[in-house]
Amino acid sequence: MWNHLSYISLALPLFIAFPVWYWSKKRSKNTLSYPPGPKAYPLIGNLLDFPLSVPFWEGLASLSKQYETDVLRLKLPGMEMVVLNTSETISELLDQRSAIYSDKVREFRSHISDARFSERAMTFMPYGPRWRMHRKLFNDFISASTAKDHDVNQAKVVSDLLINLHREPETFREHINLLTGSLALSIAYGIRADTPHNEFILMYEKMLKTAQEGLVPGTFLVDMFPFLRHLPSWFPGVQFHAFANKVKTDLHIAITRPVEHVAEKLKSGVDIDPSMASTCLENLDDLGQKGIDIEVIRNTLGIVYAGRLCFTNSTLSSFFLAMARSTEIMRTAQCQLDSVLGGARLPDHSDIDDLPYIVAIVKETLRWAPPAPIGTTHRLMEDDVYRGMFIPGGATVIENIWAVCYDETAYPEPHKYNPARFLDENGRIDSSVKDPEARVFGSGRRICPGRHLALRMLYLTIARILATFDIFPADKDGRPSVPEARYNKSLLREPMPFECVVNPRSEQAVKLIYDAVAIHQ
Ligand code: HEM
Repeated sequence: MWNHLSYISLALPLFIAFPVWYWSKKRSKNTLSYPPGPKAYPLIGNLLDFPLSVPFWEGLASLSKQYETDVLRLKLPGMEMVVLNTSETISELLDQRSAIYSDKVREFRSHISDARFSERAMTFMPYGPRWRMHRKLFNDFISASTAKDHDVNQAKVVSDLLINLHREPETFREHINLLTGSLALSIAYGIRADTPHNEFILMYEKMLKTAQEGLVPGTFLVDMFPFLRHLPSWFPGVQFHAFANKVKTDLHIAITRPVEHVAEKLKSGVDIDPSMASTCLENLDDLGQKGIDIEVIRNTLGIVYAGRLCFTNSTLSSFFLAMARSTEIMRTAQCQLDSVLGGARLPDHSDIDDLPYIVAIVKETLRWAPPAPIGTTHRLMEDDVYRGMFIPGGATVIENIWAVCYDETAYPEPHKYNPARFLDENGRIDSSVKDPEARVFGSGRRICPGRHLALRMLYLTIARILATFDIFPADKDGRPSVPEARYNKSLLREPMPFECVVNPRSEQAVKLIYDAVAIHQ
């Protein structure tokens, strides 16, 4: 029988234990040391250690090596920064402790925070109910289980790509841009764009081009000295205000106009292709009851365009670059394609299990050229202790995806493009090799929700290009001029312009290309 004394005897230890536990935790945090890193100076912190001459992620990886740590600490004026350099640390913190590592750093790139991207673009949104609403709406249309729903759209845009490559092979990068742009527009708005001059493509491109320019670390002084944001816009070094205003206006137009376009079509009763926009607009009342308003809809559809541009484009461009640098790898892939398809048809999603070399090419391209080398920075929501190191709440947490992809213990000779590293002696995918797909799409609760769609798109596009085209280095004075693997330094990393020759493999290949287009007419 429970009486007062029993309750007191149970509660007393808790009364004593809780403060003791709390204070010991607090004290131990105070006495714990921060992760290793270069000495920070008053006012400027580690500003002088900041790697600007080499790509940012490579500089961070070298600093980590220098300080013999996979968790590196850097201090900037007003900012604590922690860099995670191995798959293990990223997994232990961003995946396993995702409840406190899922917020985003809104101030990291000042033009982005000034343009109020964090209210519109899911990627930069604070962790919380509003972000969850966007993510849920996105997942209703694009997720592991729904990615297949877009296969027909994908096959159509890939057919257009093959025709464009046949007609104007030199401008292959414009065709890639159109491929991913028109896929995004068709999924989000049911809009078919068969030219790069499509008004909606132009609108989005304009906005993203400007936003991307500001993503090169060091572009704006204010990123290093956050106090500059409070100075008037005429003050030297504060030009980012004007830049941000431009991005903000372009962003508003890009996400609003296509939704208005679909709404007008629905209202006038014209037949339109079903899309995320049409489904949402037709179910506005139901969505409204779940708190999903027109702003959430516009933002979520807009991120479909932005996500594909930033990353899938880069990977496909890197694929062309890699093929132009290695005819042998291209021929090995084509041999496998020919043995499965006999040159009689184009490869499909359903062939993927029989095409491990294509799967390996997708993995190696993502590893060799990770399009988002430091992902998008996370923000730690409360103090944390990891392997005896203290990480303060509010810290900016960087997942150095590039360092993981270039870890020579996992990937010997990491600078070499070598899809065979993912295959076993029977030519099947070797599950003992670390899969870069597990890291290049980010981590934890903020992991890329477009990854399933992106991977299906990459498999199909790469398989169909290799089945129908040869990609060779450009010819300079009668000699092959192998393109250098040169990349921009932007946080959305892509190859610098390069030339290559794109030729149809045979008459039969050309026939397959045009037959496929006829199917989608
Ligand atoms: C090769 C292709 C792609 C790569 C490498 C990639 C990579 C990434 C990375 C690294 C992040 C940040 C994750 C983190 O914070 O830890 C991300 C976020 C995101 N990606 Fe992708 N992505 C790709 C394609 C796409 C596509 C095709 C879409 C849209 C259809 C998309 C939509 C998004 C969205 C909406 C987020 C924000 C998620 C959130 O904050 O909750 N991505 N992606």
